[in-house]
Amino acid sequence: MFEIRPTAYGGRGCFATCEIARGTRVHCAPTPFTAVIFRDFRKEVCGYCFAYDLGRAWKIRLRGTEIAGLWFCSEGCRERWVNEEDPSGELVPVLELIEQTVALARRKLQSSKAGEYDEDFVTEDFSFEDDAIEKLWEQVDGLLTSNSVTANPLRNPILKNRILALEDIEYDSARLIAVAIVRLFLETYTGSTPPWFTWSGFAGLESHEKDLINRLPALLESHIRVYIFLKAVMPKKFQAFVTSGNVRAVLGRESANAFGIWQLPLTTESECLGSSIFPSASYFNHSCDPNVMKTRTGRQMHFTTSRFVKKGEELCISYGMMLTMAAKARQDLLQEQWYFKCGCGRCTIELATAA
Ligand SMILES: C[S@@+](CC[C@H](N)C(=O)[O-])C[C@H]1O[C@@H](n2cnc3c(N)ncnc32)[C@H](O)[C@@H]1O
Repeated sequence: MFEIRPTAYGGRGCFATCEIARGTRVHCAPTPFTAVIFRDFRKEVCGYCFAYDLGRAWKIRLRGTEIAGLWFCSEGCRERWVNEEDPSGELVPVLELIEQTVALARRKLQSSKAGEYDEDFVTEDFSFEDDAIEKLWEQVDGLLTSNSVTANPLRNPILKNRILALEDIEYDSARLIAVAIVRLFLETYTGSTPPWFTWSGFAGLESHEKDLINRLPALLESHIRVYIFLKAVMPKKFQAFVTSGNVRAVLGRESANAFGIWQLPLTTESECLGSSIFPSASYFNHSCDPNVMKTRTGRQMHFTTSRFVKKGEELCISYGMMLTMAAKARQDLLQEQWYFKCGCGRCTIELATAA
């Protein structure tokens, strides 16, 4: 019904290969390649269907005691998660290790001043020009290869305080990356990966790493901490995939392609409960006059035309709630939150008229 090809204004986009009637479902993305429920919400958001009941904590856990950081709204959702999201059983032990380390780190933090460290990688005079970011990552890799990090990271003096200093949002990033790395491991060694879980599909997406770091330089230090944490906690068999390149790939692609997991029904008051990446749905560009509506049903994302679409017309969604704003405000918001200058037809006309 549509093909992916270059646009004149913003990378690739989805173009109708035939006339499409209003109300047609043009795409369904069955499950995220990787997703994370934000730490504040995870007891209240079902780990499978993302149901959220105004802050009520779900009671069903993966096993008798909760150590994987997952809660479910029903036994059925727990079963579906186990069967569909982790049939190999490789993911759960990784999530458990992350959670155990977080719990240990939090206990250590309470009992000492650990977690503060004197020297940042990104010093005050750090210049973000040329290949400084690449060099810095090489330096981090050098440090990690010269230290044995897998034994017990919390005993390693260079790494310990960086791990203890991780904030909630960084643990969330670590979980998002860990899931992606387990997918990559399984794709490499079993080869029987469903299409929505392939790393190659994910790696083809656009990355906004540089834009993100240029706007928020402190994130570079944060990304490095997340990498060190993962290098330290991921079991040995995954280590070959815990590379700075892969960690940066996930963080950079999340910034350009993530779909927020929003409380439903979606209103201006809805909470953002988590973040998810659906590679097959990541080629829809934004338009301030969209012809496709995205809706979430459980873990699935559906894309449905909101009006008749001509053959050859681009299929676009709206990335956020900004359609009633003036052109300048929309442009600023998209630049600020999604790091691009909107080149959609509506903005082009409205900005030209305003000039
Ligand atoms: C989810 S991706 C969409 C697919 C992307 N065009 C690609 O080639 O991978 C989002 C990125 O597409 C580009 N993009 C999407 N909508 C755009 C728009 N209205 N104007 C300019 N660039 C846009 C931006 O670079 C944005 O970060």
